[in-house]
Amino acid sequence: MPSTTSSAVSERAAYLRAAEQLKGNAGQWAAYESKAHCVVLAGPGSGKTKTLAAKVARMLAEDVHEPRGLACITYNNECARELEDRLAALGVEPGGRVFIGTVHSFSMTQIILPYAKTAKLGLPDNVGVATETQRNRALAAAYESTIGGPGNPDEMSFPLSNYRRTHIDRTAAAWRDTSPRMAALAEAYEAELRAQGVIDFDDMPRLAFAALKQNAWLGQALLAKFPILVVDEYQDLGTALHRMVLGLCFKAGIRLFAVGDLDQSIYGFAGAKPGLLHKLSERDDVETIQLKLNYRSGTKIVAAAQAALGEDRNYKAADDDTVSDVFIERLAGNYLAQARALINTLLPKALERHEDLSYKNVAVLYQAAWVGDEVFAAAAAAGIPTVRSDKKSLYPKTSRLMQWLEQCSHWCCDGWKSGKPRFSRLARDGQRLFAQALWGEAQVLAFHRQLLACLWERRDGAVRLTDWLDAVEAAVVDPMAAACPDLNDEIEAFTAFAARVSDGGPHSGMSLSEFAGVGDFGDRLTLSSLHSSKGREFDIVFLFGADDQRLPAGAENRRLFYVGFTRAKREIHLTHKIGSPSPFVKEVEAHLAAADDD
Ligand SMILES: Nc1ncnc2c1ncn2[C@@H]1O[C@H](COP(=O)(O)OP(=O)(O)OP(=O)(O)O)[C@@H](O)[C@H]1O
Repeated sequence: MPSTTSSAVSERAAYLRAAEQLKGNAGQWAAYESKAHCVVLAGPGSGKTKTLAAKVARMLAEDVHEPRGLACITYNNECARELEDRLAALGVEPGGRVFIGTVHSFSMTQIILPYAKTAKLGLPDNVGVATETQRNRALAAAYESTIGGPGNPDEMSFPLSNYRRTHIDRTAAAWRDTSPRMAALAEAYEAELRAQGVIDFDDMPRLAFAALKQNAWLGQALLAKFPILVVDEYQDLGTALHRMVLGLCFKAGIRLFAVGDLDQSIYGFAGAKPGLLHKLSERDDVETIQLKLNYRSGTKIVAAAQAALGEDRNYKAADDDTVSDVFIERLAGNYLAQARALINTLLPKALERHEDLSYKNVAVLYQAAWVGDEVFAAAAAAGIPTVRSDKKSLYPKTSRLMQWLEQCSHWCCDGWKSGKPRFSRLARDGQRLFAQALWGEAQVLAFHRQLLACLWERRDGAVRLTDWLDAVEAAVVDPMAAACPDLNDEIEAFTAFAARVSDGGPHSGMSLSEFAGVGDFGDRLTLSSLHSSKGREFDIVFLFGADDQRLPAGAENRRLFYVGFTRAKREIHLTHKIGSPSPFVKEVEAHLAAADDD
């Protein structure tokens, strides 16, 4: 059909145009031209994600032919959304041929749900994802039956999760030998979950790995569907994915394209090991490419970031002329007093220096959500709108359901006019989200109609959020929920959020435009934990509370500090209580003093 041909041509043109930008950078170009297993190891702002997006579009157009496709695994649902947006700009839409999502969702949707029975995983029929309530109940029962006595089962939650993530292979002696007590607790906990017909997040990659290990044909089945596997943020994806990659790519024959940065590995506590990426890059059958230019930050920030890292990686700013600055701010008093100084003095001064910037270009990053509470209080007192990305955010930012609802809210607040987002995208994303409930053409059509009718009626940012949520819940979420057990925990999070914004809840009175962050709410200061700032960029960054209490010496703390530091394009401010800077702040200060002397 002529329309298909012309759209194929424009898609081709889009990625070829993107490729033009990579030509000036030899490393990016080499990655774009790679023909076999390829690993890109590169620092912050070096264009890893940009290169990956262009390469994905090219491989789909040139290397893989329909109906085969490509799977792209990223760190979390926010990263997946970012990648989807970048790919959409290159004419690539996720769907049947293209998987984009987390390790968990890859494990669940591509391995566990379709193959649980044939791979003999011993799971209940219609297995669902455990909600927090189910997890807590299972842990309490398992604790009682294995450890018993006085004590708090909640305290075992983290070590249990860590043990299960570290010991992926249950057939290895280490599973039981390392800690017989933890192995017994884990097995009892999992049995309790199974009795409720559910698995939890730690189960997903482990079960997928077990399925692949026990069934060689499964690797071949995945190869038939996805001859290429793309991995973003490899350093943070943990042992289970690494073991899956070894099997799928180096045994079953799937081609690998992975990007990552050892220095930005900040999920050691969750089982990630930067060494795995290093090992991968040292293989003879893998082409390893390094990128040295930083397109995000100015020269002064790039140089100081390497001092923050304690290593000279020979990174340079792509544009030598970009003016940037590094400030060390000594503040008095407790965190609330320090936050007031930041909000009332440092922030206005910084914005005065850059007339083209406003709150939306600025982020305040901190190590713990309770520190963020103090910044939030100071900003609220000053009447500055904020958006939070940490454990205290209004709803889990990584929830796919909540992200989709956010998109729907954008459509209702003028998006329907501007095409940002387009309804077709909402419909397609909703279809993927509720895939388990939508298995026939008639159902898909009915879902699209129902969604359009519900949103069309409510195209008004002034609508009360609670009324909008009630309507969307009744028209769309509720009818789908029962048939989508893999959304159990997301629906629990949605219900909790709806209660918070309902009449009498702590956030009652919110409007739809406030939820969507548009109109009067479009210019908000970002408050984020250092962990959640990963992959993002802001013109001005305040790294708040960089003191020896919150960021003491240690390799993982250093990398966390480095990740926060490298989010900044034009100004980075390191704030700490007078007299107690973090050791990393002292190193940056020494670097700045030495640079001044030169
Ligand atoms: N070749 C290039 N030409 C122009 N701009 C580029 C180029 N490569 C990257 N950029 C820009 O640099 C910025 C950082 O790119 P990107 O987000 O892909 O980096 P990254 O390596 O994934 O960063 P991080 O690891 O810190 O998340 C983006 O604004 C991107 O558009």
